[in-house]
Amino acid sequence: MPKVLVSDKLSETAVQIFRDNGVDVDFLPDVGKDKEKLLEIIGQYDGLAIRSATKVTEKVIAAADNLKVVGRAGIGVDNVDIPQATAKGIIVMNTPFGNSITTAEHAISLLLSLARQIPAADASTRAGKWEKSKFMGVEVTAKTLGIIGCGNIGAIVADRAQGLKMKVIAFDPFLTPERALDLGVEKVELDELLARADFISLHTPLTDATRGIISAENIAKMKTGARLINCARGGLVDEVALKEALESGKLAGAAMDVFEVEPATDNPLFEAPNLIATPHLGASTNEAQENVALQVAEQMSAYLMHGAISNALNFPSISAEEAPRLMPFVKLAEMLGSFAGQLTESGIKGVRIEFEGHVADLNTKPMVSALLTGVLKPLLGDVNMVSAPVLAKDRGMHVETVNREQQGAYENYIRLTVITERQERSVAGTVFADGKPRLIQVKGVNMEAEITPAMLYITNEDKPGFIGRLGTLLGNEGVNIANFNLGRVESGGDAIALINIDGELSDKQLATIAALEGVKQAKSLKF
Ligand SMILES: NC(=O)C1=CN([C@@H]2O[C@H](COP(=O)(O)OP(=O)(O)OC[C@H]3O[C@@H](n4cnc5c(N)ncnc54)[C@H](O)[C@@H]3O)[C@@H](O)[C@H]2O)C=CC1
Ligand SMILES: O=C(O)CCC(=O)C(=O)O
Repeated sequence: MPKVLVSDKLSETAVQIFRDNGVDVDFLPDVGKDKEKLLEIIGQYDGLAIRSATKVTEKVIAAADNLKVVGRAGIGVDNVDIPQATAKGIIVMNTPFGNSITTAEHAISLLLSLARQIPAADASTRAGKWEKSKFMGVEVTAKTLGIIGCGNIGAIVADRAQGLKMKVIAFDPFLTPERALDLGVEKVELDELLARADFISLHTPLTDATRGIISAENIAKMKTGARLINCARGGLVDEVALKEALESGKLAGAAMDVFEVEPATDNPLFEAPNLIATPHLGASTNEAQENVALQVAEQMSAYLMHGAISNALNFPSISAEEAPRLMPFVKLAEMLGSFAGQLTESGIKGVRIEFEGHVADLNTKPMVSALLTGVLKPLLGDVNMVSAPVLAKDRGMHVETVNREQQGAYENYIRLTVITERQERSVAGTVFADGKPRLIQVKGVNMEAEITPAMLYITNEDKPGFIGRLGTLLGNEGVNIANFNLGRVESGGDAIALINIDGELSDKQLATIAALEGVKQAKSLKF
């Protein structure tokens, strides 16, 4: 039974869902904050369910010997080292919509709180002062809201702000003009947004491109008296520059839900005037927490129990229905890749993958990942289905896929062509009704071979007596033949022998076979 650790404060709904799905679960919501304890116990778990307190660092991943999936009950995954997880074959998934409305509502709450200085007015009134003239506010009607990052949350903020009769402008390089039109927002460049907005609300992920987007330089470009809201990530704002802008009056106010270092207990911003601070409350409503807990537990269980993948940041989706149908083809793809990878001795420039027949109708992305895993493993060793596409891209390998739905001689087949500096070599396979993958073509030569853990691949001259000599030699070497598969282009030309053997060949045995008269190439293959 797979075992999951919940290391942050998730709704206990998640625990029940894991159990209902047959997944064992330890609910230890304080472990995420205890780095040493997490390192000590993470090796026991197949899954890790987190919010933002747990930092899934390179060290944690290195210690996570059994980990298959990290599930973020929320949106931002900047607390997970995704490249390291990917390299180790760990799926990282999030719940991209479960807390969007709640977070957008928090941004709007902060916007109105800033406009009317509600937290400060509340504290003053309860302190017995009646400072009516001190808390003169601003109307938001007809004011301009600048949204930086107009994705799920930004779009909801835009909608709610329009309900408040604000004019909404947005900076988001990935926002299409059609979507902007749909949302009723004006798409502008960053400098224009900074210059025009009365309120600015941040809704981008934290990436290299967005880190420090609210810098001293960009604050200088804002309207004097503008107000800033950050319900996205602390790293987006230069906190020292913001403090100075609040002190100088350049900005009339700022509301921060998120901070560069969290938990933020003594942030310098706390001394700045006109600052509203909340402790990363954006997603903190019962509704949002139920949504994300339920979703993350369902998604992680579906992966651990059935291989179904949804909302993964480092792997294509596979639904629970298609997972069993895909598996034999994923297996075939990995074997074809491995077969070709073991036979390739020079640098691979690219691969062409042809899917023909029924298989072309299926979700072929996981097959591509499996195939690349097979190709790269003999060359790189530490490769898995999650990391293979990234490694192929990093190495400048061109990956071309062709899907043809019409059937040929086989109901379905996959053909892989490996393109190197010197040549193109192809290998094709199919899955028969028994669910077992078979090789059906090697370098244009037709044959029908099962793929077993140990195989001997031989190219030879098609001459009488060769098979007898080879059989005798293998017998003399004590190598038991489980199956002998032969194919040739034409009589007397080049031939291929693919021999399923029991046990592996030693280097000495392989050298003896390679020296046999008529052998052009001999390779020991392992699957
Ligand atoms: N305070 C809180 O509790 C919460 C905070 N968040 C944060 O909010 C962020 C946004 O969430 P969603 O809207 O769901 O994400 P999303 O992915 O739907 O939207 C992000 C938008 O930012 C845009 N973007 C990316 N790079 C950009 C750049 N350099 N400049 C301008 N725009 C850029 C993207 O095109 C996208 O439209 C999350 O990444 C997360 O960090 C999310 C939930 C709760
Ligand atoms: O889990 C939380 O409270 C924070 C949510 C968040 O920041 C996110 O979903 O990106």
